[in-house]
Amino acid sequence: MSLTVSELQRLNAQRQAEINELGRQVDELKLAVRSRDRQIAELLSQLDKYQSVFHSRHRQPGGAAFSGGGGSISGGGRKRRTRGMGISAEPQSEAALATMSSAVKSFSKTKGTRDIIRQAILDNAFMKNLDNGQISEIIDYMYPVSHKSGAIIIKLGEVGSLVYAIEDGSAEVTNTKGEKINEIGPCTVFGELAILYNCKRTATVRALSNCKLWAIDRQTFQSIMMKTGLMKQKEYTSFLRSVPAFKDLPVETLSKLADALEADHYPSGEYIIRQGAKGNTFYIIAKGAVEVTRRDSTAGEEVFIRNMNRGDWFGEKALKDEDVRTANIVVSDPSGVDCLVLSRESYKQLIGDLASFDRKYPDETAPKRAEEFRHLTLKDLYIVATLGVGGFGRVELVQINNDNQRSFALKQLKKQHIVETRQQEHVLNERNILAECNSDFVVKLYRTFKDRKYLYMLLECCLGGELWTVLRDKGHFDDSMTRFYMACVSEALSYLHRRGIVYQPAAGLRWLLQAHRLWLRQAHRLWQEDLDLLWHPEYVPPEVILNKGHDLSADFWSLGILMFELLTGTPPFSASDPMKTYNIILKGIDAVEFPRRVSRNAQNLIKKLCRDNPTERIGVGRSGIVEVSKHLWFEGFNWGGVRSRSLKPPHLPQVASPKDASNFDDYPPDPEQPPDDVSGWDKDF
Ligand SMILES: Nc1ncnc2c1ncn2[C@@H]1O[C@H](COP(=O)(O)OP(=O)(O)OP(=O)(O)O)[C@@H](O)[C@H]1O
Ligand SMILES: Nc1nc2c(ncn2[C@@H]2O[C@@H]3COP(=O)(O)O[C@H]3[C@H]2O)c(=O)[nH]1
Ligand SMILES: Nc1nc2c(ncn2[C@@H]2O[C@@H]3COP(=O)(O)O[C@H]3[C@H]2O)c(=O)[nH]1
Repeated sequence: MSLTVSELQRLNAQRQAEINELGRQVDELKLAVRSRDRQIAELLSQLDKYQSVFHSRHRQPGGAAFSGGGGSISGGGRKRRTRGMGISAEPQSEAALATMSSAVKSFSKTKGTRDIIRQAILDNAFMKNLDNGQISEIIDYMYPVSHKSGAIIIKLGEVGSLVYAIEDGSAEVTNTKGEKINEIGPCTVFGELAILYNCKRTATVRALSNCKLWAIDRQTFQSIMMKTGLMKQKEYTSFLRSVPAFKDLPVETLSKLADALEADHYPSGEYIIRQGAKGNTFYIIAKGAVEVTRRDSTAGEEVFIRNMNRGDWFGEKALKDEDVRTANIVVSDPSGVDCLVLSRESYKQLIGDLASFDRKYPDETAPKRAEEFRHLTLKDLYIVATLGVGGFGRVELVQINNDNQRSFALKQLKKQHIVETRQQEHVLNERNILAECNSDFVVKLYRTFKDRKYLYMLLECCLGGELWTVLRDKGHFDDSMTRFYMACVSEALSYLHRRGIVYQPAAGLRWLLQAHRLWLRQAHRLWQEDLDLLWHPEYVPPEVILNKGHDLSADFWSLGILMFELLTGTPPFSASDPMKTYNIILKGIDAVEFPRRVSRNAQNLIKKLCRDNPTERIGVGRSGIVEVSKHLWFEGFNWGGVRSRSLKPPHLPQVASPKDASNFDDYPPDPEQPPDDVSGWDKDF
């Protein structure tokens, strides 16, 4: 058989593409191996540390390592409290506590130095569970120490008296056999084991270069460590009793609050909260003052709003109706500010429902939204073009008379058609959800109207067109482009899920592009019966096909389908008719052959999202969508850039003006007039 030149060229090009792809896969694997190697080294060192402490405990029957509270010394979030942490059993007397304040002078340090030490502590498995107040205090009391290259800083088997943090330089750690077990550099704590667990030094530490260190002595360190439990309870309860916002709360709530609060110190000029960032914490000012500032999205300039002092609280907005911080909080006190900080969960349990903490600010968007359009009537709107035709009617691009700068989408729904398809509740739901949502990733609803024939929704307009149009033109997206859209969708889902809303996953690719970002078109609150009417067959999770009911985990299935579709151009399960599609879906994702261009990591994530068993899907756990964002496929991805909208999107739709509907198809006018419906079911719309 002979091949023509052009066939040979084609074959050649194909081979070359395969070689390139394999090369890319090799690079990816090399990277993964390197990162594993690092992980292994870290884990080995950790293991050695645990073993050292454990052995020393057995060698020293009198030693009380791991005593005190019986809690674990490992793991946990960076802010977990220290009460349970096993520290050495030196006398926990008031007298011991008292000596520390006067005994050691605090050395001034630059913010940079403080940050390095703080990070070093947070990176240390044995110390990261200290609370912020304790960490700040340890930093306060550390003093400078330097060692020349080659010097022995710590000698194995000796009694230790200092805990160190490295600001500059590096050191090697060796064991009893003189073998090197670790090398440590800047931003590391060492020498903590002998002090924390009251044992002899478990290793030798020798400077490999000139080292600039910070040290704290055993007694001061231990005194700070002991400032936990009861002392804190008493101190915090009496503080809360002294401030108006809290003094009338039931004793039980105060005591629970005191238990859940953590102290933190912020230096002058620091932004405790940044507008637009995600927030999970609530703050009470214990000492010092802050300034509230806000950037108006149009002006872009940061404007002073108010001062807040001792007893004031802030940060509730991001935990309530908003998802992100609505203002900046900047430390204005020259000597910094001390705050007591509450996590989202504790806030919800203890304060969330109290009316006295439901403050309204003049800048709030939702009321402002309603306010601005309150007097608008349908007659004030004129139609520029048609954007699309949906199940219940047309969506028009409209402008408000005399305002050429903005445009909106006006969604019209034929009332009679809603009744015929028994979607009344669904439509009312959609309205309520959209009105409640205030996220950059969900289309905003500004106003609703109704007349005898139609319901109307005045929506934020997304002139970039639909995502699937872009996909259709490009065939498929590469990893980086897909990552961007997956991140936008994940952000939207995370916003909705926190409010108990399931995105109508059926909508599949019906995501709209606004200027240069992605918006979820609409969302539906979790309701059971009628959803199956609304699914796109390709996106239906198996539990819906099998009529087993579904919940938020359905969205993770759909997210996996979306990822596959973006990467390959077609959904993983698709056939000529829905029944056939359902049959393929029930065979599961493992039966799907992935095109080669889908990388190993991408495949892995898709398979984790599309597990048959909803409870096994990545993202359904307690940490929610964060679990997805931590998957290797997203490694190094700039999530902050997506959230703050500073990341340049991979596709920038052309939109010339607020009137430009060129990213949408043309729709002929619809001459048909639906009949009137004045039965009144829509009175709340
Ligand atoms: N806010 C908007 N901005 C720009 N275009 C929009 C907007 N909302 C809808 N469209 C366009 O109009 C089309 C129809 O929208 P509509 O919401 O009626 O669709 P649908 O998917 O059938 O929803 P439903 O099931 O509620 O009828 C969309 O596919 C989209 O192209
Ligand atoms: N045992 C042990 N100590 C290590 C390791 N890496 C760093 N170190 C530090 O070396 C220090 C020696 O003194 P400590 O036992 O007080 O605390 C020890 C740790 O802080 C390691 O892999 N094993
Ligand atoms: N949006 C807004 N927030 C304010 C104002 N005054 C104080 N704040 C607090 O600033 C905080 C910023 O973070 P959050 O949005 O979580 O919660 C906000 C409020 O607690 C104000 O006038 N407007």
